[in-house]
Amino acid sequence: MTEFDRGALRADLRQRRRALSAAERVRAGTQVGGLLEPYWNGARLAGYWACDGELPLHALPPTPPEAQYCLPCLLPDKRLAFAPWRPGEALKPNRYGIPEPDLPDQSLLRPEALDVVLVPLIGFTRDGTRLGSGGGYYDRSFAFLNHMPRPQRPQLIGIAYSFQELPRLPAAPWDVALDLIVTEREVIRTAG
Ligand SMILES: Nc1nc2c(c(=O)[nH]1)N(C=O)[C@@H](CNc1ccc(C(=O)N[C@@H](CCC(=O)O)C(=O)O)cc1)CN2
Ligand SMILES: Nc1ncnc2c1ncn2[C@@H]1O[C@H](COP(=O)(O)OP(=O)(O)OP(=O)(O)O)[C@@H](O)[C@H]1O
Repeated sequence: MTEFDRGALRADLRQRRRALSAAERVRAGTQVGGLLEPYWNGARLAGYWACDGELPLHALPPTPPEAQYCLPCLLPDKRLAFAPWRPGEALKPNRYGIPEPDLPDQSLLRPEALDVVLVPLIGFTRDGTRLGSGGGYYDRSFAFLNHMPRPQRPQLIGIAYSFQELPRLPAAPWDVALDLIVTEREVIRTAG
């Protein structure tokens, strides 16, 4: 698949995601929250701030009292760092307009420090291949997993609407496979 095809596919899937009604999005978020229950454990758990029709995380299982909930922050080298965040704490928009915690760099966690990461998807296949936002942020940040046998910490859990499933998606050499995909309908254990 050429870069152009990937771009066109991404644009089409983004458009379809935006076309969902608010009620459909909220229902999907509620269902995904329930399905995540058995997997939402560990000391450091990362979600995302849903934008642009992404599957909302309003119904996540409660974060255990001793655990930290984190949100992704963009670093200048196009990697992600993760900021512990609680409702009410300050946020500022990043270059894409997505809210990020407003924390000094030394308070950010490295991807290696996380136990579970919810990865927002634009498209996916059942074997755990992912089409993301196109910036390569998650791939760059979790590239270390490609040198390790799976299962490995952190566990990468892709979050998507079931309509985002594709019959095939050629893996790019830099793609980092997902361990699990959760949609409003099911939990998919990937081949990886
Ligand atoms: N909620 C959320 N937070 C996230 C991500 C995400 O996908 N969702 N990211 C996941 O990496 C990182 C931000 N990366 C992003 C990369 C590109 C665009 C984006 O909107 N790009 C183009 C459209 C590109 C296209 O359609 O081909 C734009 O600016 O309009 C947004 C976020 C970190 N935080
Ligand atoms: N590990 C890496 N090292 C260097 N560049 C990378 C790496 N991973 C991805 N990239 C670059 O990032 C660009 C975008 O990659 P891709 O189209 O796979 O994004 P994506 O996986 O959809 O996005 P995201 O990871 O942000 O969700 C590619 O052109 C690629 O060159």
